[in-house]
Amino acid sequence: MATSEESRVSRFIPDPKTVAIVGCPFSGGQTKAGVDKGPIHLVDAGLPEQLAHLGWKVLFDGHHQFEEISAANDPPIGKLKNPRMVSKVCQAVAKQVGEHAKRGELPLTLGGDHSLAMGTISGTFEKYPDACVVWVDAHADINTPDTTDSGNIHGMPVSFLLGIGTKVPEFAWVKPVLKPNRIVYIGLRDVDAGEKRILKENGIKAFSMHEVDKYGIGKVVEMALDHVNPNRDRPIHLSFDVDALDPSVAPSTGTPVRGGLTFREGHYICETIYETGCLVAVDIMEVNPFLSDADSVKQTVAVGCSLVRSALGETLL
Ligand SMILES: NC(=[NH2+])NCCC[C@H](N)C(=O)O
Ligand SMILES: [Mn+2]
Ligand SMILES: [Mn+2]
Repeated sequence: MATSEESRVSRFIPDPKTVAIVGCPFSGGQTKAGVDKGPIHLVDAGLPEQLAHLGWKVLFDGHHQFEEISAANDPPIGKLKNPRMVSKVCQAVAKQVGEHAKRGELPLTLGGDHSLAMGTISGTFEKYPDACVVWVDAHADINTPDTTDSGNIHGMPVSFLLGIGTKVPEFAWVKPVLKPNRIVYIGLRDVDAGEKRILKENGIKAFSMHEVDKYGIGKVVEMALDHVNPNRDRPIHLSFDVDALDPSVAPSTGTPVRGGLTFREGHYICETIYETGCLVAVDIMEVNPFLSDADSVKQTVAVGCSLVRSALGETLL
């Protein structure tokens, strides 16, 4: 059925298909302890072996070391919390993701909080300036330093990547690589007033849970891809915040919001993006094993692993 071209994992990833795991034990983009332990749990649950089992060559040489970057001497800039630390960590992540991408590997970044996407997406766009982003999340993470209430930078990475809002010199390395028509959201249901304004003003396409209910996930993913990738020829960066899933599915996360994606809806998104053959990078973010009981942690980590497997080609049949 499939020609050799179609059966390739991705027209952008050469054989042997190689995934490079970038473990990012980092929590500085928000204030709850534990999200820095997410990547360790995902790896300990056997994610590298699971991906090898799917036929991937798996590169993983330990989690990112951030110890040279300290939280000391990092007072807020305006409302931004831990600004220097977040900036330095994301810059390091951008470099690593960029290097993997340039070698033709598929970087899989395990968070850690979602501020890291400032780094991962910057890295992806170094190799693929024509890429698009599918952002799966309960939140838009598009606050600017001007609109943020919390000051948590995990609620802001998209605005930095778009180059909107007051410029913060510490983040000068972040280039406005992302155009408003190259990002699409799925799963939104907790969007701040300032963020709603930004989405409107910039004409950014978003499929909230309302649209998922109305059209069904199949149609929503199709419309989302038609928007950012109409000819299915652009590289796709998938940034998946596990809080997009309903808290009954992924309870161990820092900012859960009820009314989220079902287990299958989350996996369907990943499976469909894989099927495009355009996937070049994946983030799985905001798994926090310190939140909720041991069973919930196990469940959340297992869901994180299975989302990644779906994005990297696991099928039901
Ligand atoms: N990556 C996340 N979980 N982000 C939650 C952001 C929540 C809120 N909008 C804020 O800016 O603080
Ligand atoms: Mn979120
Ligand atoms: Mn997020």
